[in-house]
Amino acid sequence: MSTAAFSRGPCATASTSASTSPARARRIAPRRPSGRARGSRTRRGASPRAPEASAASAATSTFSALPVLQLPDEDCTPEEEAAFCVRLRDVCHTVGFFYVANHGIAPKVTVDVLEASRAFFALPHDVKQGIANVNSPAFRGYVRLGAENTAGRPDWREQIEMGVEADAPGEETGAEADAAGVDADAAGGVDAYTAGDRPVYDVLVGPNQWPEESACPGFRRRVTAFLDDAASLSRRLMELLALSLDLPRDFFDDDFRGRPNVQAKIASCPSAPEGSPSSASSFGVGAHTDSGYLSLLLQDDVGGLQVQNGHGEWIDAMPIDGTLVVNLGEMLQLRTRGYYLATPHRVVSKAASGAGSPPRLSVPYFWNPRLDAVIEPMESLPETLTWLRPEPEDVAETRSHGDGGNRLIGLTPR
Ligand SMILES: O=C(O)CCC(=O)C(=O)O
Ligand SMILES: [Fe+2]
Repeated sequence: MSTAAFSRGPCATASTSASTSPARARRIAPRRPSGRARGSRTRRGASPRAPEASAASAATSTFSALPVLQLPDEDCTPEEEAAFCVRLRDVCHTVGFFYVANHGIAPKVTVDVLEASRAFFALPHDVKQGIANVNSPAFRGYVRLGAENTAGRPDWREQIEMGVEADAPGEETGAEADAAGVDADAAGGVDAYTAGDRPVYDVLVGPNQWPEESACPGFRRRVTAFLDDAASLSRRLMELLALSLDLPRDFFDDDFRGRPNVQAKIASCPSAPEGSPSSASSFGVGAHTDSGYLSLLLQDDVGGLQVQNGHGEWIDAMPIDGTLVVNLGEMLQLRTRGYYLATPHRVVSKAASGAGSPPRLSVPYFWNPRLDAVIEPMESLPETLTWLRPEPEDVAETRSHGDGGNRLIGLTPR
């Protein structure tokens, strides 16, 4: 399996995209098969999306700016929480993307993680390569510039990939091993996804790679502080998302069982050099939808993120001080029978602004179901939910991936 370069192909699968959740390459059963079976390799973290090919975006409202949602305080009244959920429902049904303010992550934590990241990317190439993700079975660590691609074009960013800090499977002992062990059959498993007596996706469990403390002082501590806070925020948002759908607060708990598949990265998008494949299309990250449940994004003040509305227009999502950007992924779109949207987005590199402009730093954080979850559409939605667009007749319509197309690279002959 190559870990050096992942590609977001021209189309992707329904199940889980190999992107944010490559391991959870289980098939999500639609009510009726769509017959749109096809697929290609997807890079971890996202599903490729041709702008005009997006069924979901065609049904999305024609927003011209992302809404800003003010999270109520933790100790808010039930009425305040309910009012927030009404707004959250509307935004997730029509846009699928928003800024969240009052998110509870202290400004110092966000400033610290960006500062630490800037220091890391300024290190000599050889030092960064010292934690190259090609040396991590769990794909953690540094990914050099241009190694990842979308639809065959290099994404013009270098990045560090991170996840939940854990021992690699087989290296735990006793109760830890019991907890990590997954019975694929009991989980409705698929033989093709087992390697020996463990499911293949177990390779994604493992330790992060960190630079030596002396090379990048405070990096691990500051990044970990942000990741911990992002996890708390994600847990709260999942509860609010459940409430917003008129479901019990803990409705999605079983999809996680306390073992979220977190995939986080710190990305640095420099200006693409003149004449490079990326500068031709001016992209830092090609158009795609995220594959999991929930994505949080911290960005510095450079900008470049764009979100596609229902008219196919690209709307700038410039950073707003004190906020994070939140969007939903395909697994949640599928789970909610297409009621909530996984909206296409991209990052445009600042090539147009000329050489010498600073690299753009961002910290995308993906909160996805446990690796052994099989994500299926809800049988039905609460009757209190109304559709502001035609309800998909076939849940498969909410899928941007074809059957089986997001399997781990190497498992499926292409
Ligand atoms: O860096 C960003 O602003 C967004 C990146 C992104 O969309 C992704 O990694 O899925
Ligand atoms: Fe994304």
